[in-house]
Amino acid sequence: MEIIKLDHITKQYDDGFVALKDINLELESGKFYSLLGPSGSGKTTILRIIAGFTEASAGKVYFDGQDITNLDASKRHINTVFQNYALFPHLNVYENVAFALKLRQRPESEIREKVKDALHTVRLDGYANREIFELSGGQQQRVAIARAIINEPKVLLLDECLSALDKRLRKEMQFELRAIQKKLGITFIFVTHDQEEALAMSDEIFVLNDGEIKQSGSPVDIYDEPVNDFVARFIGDSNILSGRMIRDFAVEFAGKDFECADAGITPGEKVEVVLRPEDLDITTPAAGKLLVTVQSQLFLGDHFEIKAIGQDGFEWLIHSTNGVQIGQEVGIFFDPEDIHVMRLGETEEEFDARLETYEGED
Ligand SMILES: Nc1ncnc2c1ncn2[C@@H]1O[C@H](COP(=O)(O)OP(=O)(O)OP(=O)(O)O)[C@@H](O)[C@H]1O
Repeated sequence: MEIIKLDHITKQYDDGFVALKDINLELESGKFYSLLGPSGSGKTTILRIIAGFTEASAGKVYFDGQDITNLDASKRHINTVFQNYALFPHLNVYENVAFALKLRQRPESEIREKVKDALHTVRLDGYANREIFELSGGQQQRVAIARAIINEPKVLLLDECLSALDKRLRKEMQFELRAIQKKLGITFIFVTHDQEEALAMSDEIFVLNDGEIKQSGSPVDIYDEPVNDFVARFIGDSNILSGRMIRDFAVEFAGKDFECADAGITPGEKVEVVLRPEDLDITTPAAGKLLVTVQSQLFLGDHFEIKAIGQDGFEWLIHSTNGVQIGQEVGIFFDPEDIHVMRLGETEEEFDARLETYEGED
């Protein structure tokens, strides 16, 4: 049973700008979801419509099967952790976390118990009497989460809430957030423009651009099987080449024919082919499937990032654990299943339908 459903949601702001175009989402209970997309793609607008802070222009919002489209934000079992944490600087940790329960005039003993539990969940036992300014960014973030979960919401919305943290702390908080979500067993909807973050944390990702969902799926699906070039480019570095389907399991690009794992596309149809830099191996010219000339090389700690020009002028990006010489002619090798074929302009629905037809044939 889904906990949140967005049914044909459209949002046009007062100035006429259409920020969301026919958004359909079904989110299950107890899962970690990410809304991923570049700045301005509509992520926050979706979150605000779910929270009840922004009204949709058309469409319906359901919570646990109930239509909550017109329900006041304060009556929804949904809480939000904002980007800037929105903590009260003049209140200490305890008072910040207790705030919502005090407002609801819960008995003091219940408040004490729940604050203790919430601080334990975010690993801040013993911090109750600290002032907010005495905390690090990561600790402030955890107070904000404790404050949001004290009401025992069924859904927690997190809006770019790690973006103020430095890289190391951010990684740490990614693990923490995932652990907190598992422990609470509630639905998290996490907004980010950082693809690595979304890939690391989510059960399911919705990739947004221009107010539309361009693809949804597990991190592995999204990474390995992007259905359009926006997703392929946005999720990680890619080599994207123009090509042509020859027949099932055979595709032409870079002036050669290759065996691939894709089927169900009309022979002769123009396609785009995605090859991830980490799926390419550098080898000798004789052993390679394609010949390239090395242009540049950067050492990035755990691998080299190599740029090389193919015989057709295409600039390849290759991740390799071995270094090469600038100007050297090398071969690149890849397996048939590393070739991801995308139909030009194929929509997510068309891709799914093709996949179903194909799977149905097995
Ligand atoms: N009140 C408003 N009036 C008019 N346009 C708005 C309003 N709020 C947001 N927008 C526009 O709607 C689009 C989507 O905004 P939104 O904040 O949802 O994007 P986002 O993906 O969350 O971006 P970011 O990552 O920068 O926060 C943007 O182009 C934005 O300028």
